[in-house]
Amino acid sequence: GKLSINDFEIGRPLGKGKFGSVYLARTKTGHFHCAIKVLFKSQLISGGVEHQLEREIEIQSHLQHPNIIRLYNYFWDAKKIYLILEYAPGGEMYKQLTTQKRFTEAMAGKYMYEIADALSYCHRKNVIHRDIKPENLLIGAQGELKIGDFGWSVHAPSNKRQTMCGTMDYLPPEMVNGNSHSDAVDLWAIGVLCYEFLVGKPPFEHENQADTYSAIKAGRFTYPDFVKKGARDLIGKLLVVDPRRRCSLQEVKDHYWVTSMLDSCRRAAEKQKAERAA
Ligand SMILES: COc1cccc(-c2nc(Nc3cc(C)[nH]n3)cc3ccccc23)c1
Repeated sequence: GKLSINDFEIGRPLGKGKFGSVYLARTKTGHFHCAIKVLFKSQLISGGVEHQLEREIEIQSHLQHPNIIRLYNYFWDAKKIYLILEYAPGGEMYKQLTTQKRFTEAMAGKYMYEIADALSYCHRKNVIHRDIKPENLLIGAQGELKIGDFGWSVHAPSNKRQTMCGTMDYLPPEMVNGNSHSDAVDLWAIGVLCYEFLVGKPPFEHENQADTYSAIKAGRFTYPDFVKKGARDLIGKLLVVDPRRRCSLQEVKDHYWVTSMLDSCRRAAEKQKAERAA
């Protein structure tokens, strides 16, 4: 029969998003864990984002990938809309990054492989995310990256102007210039993401917006000394002003630095498993 909130036991609140809260929950039958995002219709309407939510639901409910949070189902009552989402116990990526200041090369490289795999799956379905940043990423039970929020995704190509309420550090030159954009915006964003994973702050961050904008449009940024050659090579192939010249997601997955970091993560996991078994 029709799914309703009464089919779930609501647990602790996990946190607040922009338009509502997220709760840990489980089904009454089978105790299946999930995360329920509760959105207030009134806030969506006053925020003028109800169509964006419809698009988010339409897109995320059709995506099934190990590095993308599943949207299992949704329903509503008089005042609220409930999204039944996959639960990622590791919590938010940006909290991890804030706590650790910056990630090791091995972690950053593994996360780059995972997000490139998730985005190539999205791009094959003609979905561009458009809002890749640590705040929209979660961490799964095995420490894997999960894209958690499709609030800004659209079907490519698009020239939708959006009112940025979040950071603009991840915006590519073509969006700063208001040109129409393609799935290459996600390539730029994972270049920014890789830099932020390794350095602890994004490459174009400046005191004032004007400096950030001009740095983005010029693709002007520098590396701290500790960023090594392999990572610089990958970032340098993604943070390219001309969207047509950015390397592809497949080239990210095949990049020598990513594959070597992935191998070192796998070896470390094997070693841990062997020690636990010992
Ligand atoms: C603002 O802080 C927020 C907001 C929303 C969720 C969390 C949060 N989420 C999840 N997992 C999730 C969330 C979703 C949609 N699926 N799996 C786990 C956590 C663990 C510790 C703290 C916080 C957590 C935080």
